[in-house]
Amino acid sequence: MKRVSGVMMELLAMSLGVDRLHYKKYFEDGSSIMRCNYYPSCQEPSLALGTGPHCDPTSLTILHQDQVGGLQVYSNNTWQTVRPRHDALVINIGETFMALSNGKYKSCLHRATVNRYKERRSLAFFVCPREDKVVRPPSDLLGTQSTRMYPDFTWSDLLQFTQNHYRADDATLQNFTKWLLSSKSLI
Ligand SMILES: O=C(O)CCC(=O)C(=O)O
Ligand SMILES: [Fe+2]
Repeated sequence: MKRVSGVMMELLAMSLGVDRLHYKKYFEDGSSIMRCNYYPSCQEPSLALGTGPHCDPTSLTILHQDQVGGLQVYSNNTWQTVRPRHDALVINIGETFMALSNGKYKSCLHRATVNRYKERRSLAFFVCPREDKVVRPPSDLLGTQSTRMYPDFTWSDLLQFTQNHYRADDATLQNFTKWLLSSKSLI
């Protein structure tokens, strides 16, 4: 997983026109998280969700879902099903990478439905920086863009916000920025 995320970081850097190894090196000492999701079958799938709509606060999510299916992304004003493929991984941009790219890459709202007859499993690898690392876009990216979209923060600040105060959605970074600035002004 670490190797896959390293390759993804190189591709993302190249697509943004920054030093190819910048993000790969940034995440080298990261504290990534692996989570196994288990969704029992549900007699009334239209009345329940396995995981409600959210954006991942982490940087990248590398997800493998079994053949039951249930992952959906919100795109073009509708929930679209991500067809399971045993030979493919789903790669999702999270809030932290959105900040690291100064908003050029967007995190994506997604959810998981439940199945009437079958239980479902998915395996998610969340790529995260070291907790005390400052989340800031690379200077060669800022050189081409005049304004910073988000203030500097640490992954542990965002983790604390999304675990204790706010369920990550498509307005997380705006609300997190307000929370961060108001909590700093109290110190
Ligand atoms: O089970 C899935 O397909 C999605 C899980 C998910 O979104 C998550 O663990 O953050
Ligand atoms: Fe997620």
